[in-house]
Amino acid sequence: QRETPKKQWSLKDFEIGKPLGKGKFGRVYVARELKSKYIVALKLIFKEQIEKYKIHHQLRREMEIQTSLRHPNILRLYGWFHDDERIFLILEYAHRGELYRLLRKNGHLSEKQAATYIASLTNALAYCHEKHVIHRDIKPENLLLDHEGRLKIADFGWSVQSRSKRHTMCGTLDYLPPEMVENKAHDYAVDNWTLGILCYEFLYGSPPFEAETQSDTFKRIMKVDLSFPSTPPISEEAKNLILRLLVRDSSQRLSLQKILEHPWIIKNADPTV
Ligand SMILES: COc1ccc(C(=O)Nc2ccccc2)cc1NC(=O)CCSCc1cnc2[nH]ccc2c1
Repeated sequence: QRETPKKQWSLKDFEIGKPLGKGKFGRVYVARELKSKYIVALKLIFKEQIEKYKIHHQLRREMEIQTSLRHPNILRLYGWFHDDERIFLILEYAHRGELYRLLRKNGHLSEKQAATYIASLTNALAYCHEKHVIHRDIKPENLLLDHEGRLKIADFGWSVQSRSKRHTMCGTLDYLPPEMVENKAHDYAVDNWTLGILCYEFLYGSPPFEAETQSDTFKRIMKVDLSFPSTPPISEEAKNLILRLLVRDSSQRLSLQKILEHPWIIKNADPTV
């Protein structure tokens, strides 16, 4: 259902502010919508890049996916417009920035903070899976925090509507499960594995299979070569959840529903954010 009639936006509706970063396809700026004074993020994508990489269909499908996703832990795409050479995405602005910076600043997160973020991510992923969307590229850089510190899954540059099993690679290896690093067919359970990786990284400050070289990371992932350092001290329940997610056989990974019912989540996650 559409609350308001589809507004045709244009650049003159916005005052452009500081740059927020450079992506592969363009730049992102803070911007203020002049009438409402509402702060948004404006992402510029150059049309010649879209032509060059032949991803019109991907971008179109992306926009269809995005505008249909409405969840408190998923960054909103409010709309888009274009001029002769650029496409502009009007995105939600997350005032507290990348979760990645918080993690690097604090070294690692408390069990309550980590459990709260894992619960938010699990809720957002359950919502995506209902919409037949696998995110597949969930890593701290793609997680943002809004003005209340609420987690937002931000980057959908590679999300796909899962009609068939997917075979394409993406991003750093650290977050990929065995079936993806082996370039085998994979499905929704990719995201369950990634939740295990993120849970470990939130609690220890670095991902579990980190290694000097990509090939060493590859070997550690394939062996599920997992160990828990003695510091910082982590509860047995937290380790239990990680062990139930970082399972080679994707059908044996804890389901999203079971994650939300796990004792560590029940005990530590703050249900209000
Ligand atoms: C829903 O989100 C997105 C939807 C679509 C696309 C996209 O580019 N799709 C694409 C492009 C070309 C070809 C195919 C597909 C990207 C995003 N999201 C981001 O780009 C990251 C946050 S940018 C905003 C933002 C907000 N709040 C912040 N606070 C601090 C930094 C920051 C940065």
